[in-house]
Amino acid sequence: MDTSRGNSMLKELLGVEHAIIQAPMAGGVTTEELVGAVSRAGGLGMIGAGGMDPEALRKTIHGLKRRNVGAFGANLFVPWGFKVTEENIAGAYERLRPVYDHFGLEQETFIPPDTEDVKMKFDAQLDVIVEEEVPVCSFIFGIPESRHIERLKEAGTILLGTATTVEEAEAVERAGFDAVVLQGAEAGGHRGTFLNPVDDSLVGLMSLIPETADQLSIPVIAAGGIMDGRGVAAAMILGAAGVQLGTAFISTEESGAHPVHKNALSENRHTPSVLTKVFTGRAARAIQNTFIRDMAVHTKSMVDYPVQRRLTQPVQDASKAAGSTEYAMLLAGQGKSMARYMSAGELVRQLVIEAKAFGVEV
Ligand SMILES: Cc1cc2nc3c(=O)[nH]c(=O)nc-3n(C[C@H](O)[C@H](O)[C@H](O)COP(=O)(O)O)c2cc1C
Repeated sequence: MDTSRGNSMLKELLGVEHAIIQAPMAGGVTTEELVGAVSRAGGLGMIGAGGMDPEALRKTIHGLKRRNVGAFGANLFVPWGFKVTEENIAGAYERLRPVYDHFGLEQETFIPPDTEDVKMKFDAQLDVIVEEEVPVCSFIFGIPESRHIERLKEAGTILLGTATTVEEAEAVERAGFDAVVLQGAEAGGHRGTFLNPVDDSLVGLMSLIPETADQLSIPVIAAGGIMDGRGVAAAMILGAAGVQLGTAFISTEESGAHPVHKNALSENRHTPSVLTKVFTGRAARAIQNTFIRDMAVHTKSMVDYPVQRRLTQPVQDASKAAGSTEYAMLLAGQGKSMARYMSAGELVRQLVIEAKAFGVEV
């Protein structure tokens, strides 16, 4: 599909002036203020609802409706299978003991959650999306069951999938989605990979966009390393119908990211962002630090997501509270050092103007 036709089609689908999507970022980054500011500026603000409890999600949606921000969306995590036992947790705690001791933290006892808990939460989140008539819903970590897709379509929700390879993008299209977010290897945060091994999914946007756009008839949205109008224009020239930016919005005024996270983006310019499983048990791109380096030897014995996340959370919080980047999960894409510190609405407006300088309408 040619870029300008794809762009018009996507804008119409999403009900926005510009096909600029603020990536959903779970863990409190995508506040109501951030989502509202992006949508009001003509982009699409997305609630990172994956980890949210359903009533908190409903409250955020009500807040956005009250603010009358226009189109917005929410993002959910497709349930995945995992098994974690109390023994696994004990082993993981043993490996984490030196860092817990370093921060003077106590290790708590708890019953590990299982796949059923994750499924029940997902169902309850979906109920909220349908009941509240959220205009756009995106998914990461796979494709929901067809009954869920049908239910959302009946409710008139626009559906976005996430893919990291051409094969995954084709599966998203076959499942009936309206558009697909292509997550390049550059992307910050967790890999959305669900069909291929993560190592095989590390394709840069330079080739992933055109090779996918050539195969699909639904619009493709490029995500990964896009920080300014140069990146927006390049993605659109390669065949993207729109863009989704995460890291670029972390440093905005309205983002809920901790100041340690915001500052780390541009402070340590020569520190790379790397793929690691040590924080959550699932591969994610984050800024390199002591915790990633020290825990790397345990990667193979890491407990599954989301339990590893729960086990490392107190360490991450303590690191941030101490003003240190060294034990915190600082999710960020490869373009992090180009982060700008401004309001989210201003960032959307800048991206539009900068892309236009290359003759590209977004
Ligand atoms: C802090 C952070 C949290 C993220 N959380 C989510 C999430 O909850 N759901 C999701 O679909 N993608 C999430 N992502 C990935 C983004 O959707 C997107 O693929 C990525 O940000 C694009 O790369 P960039 O960060 O270089 O712009 C997250 C990314 C970051 C940086």
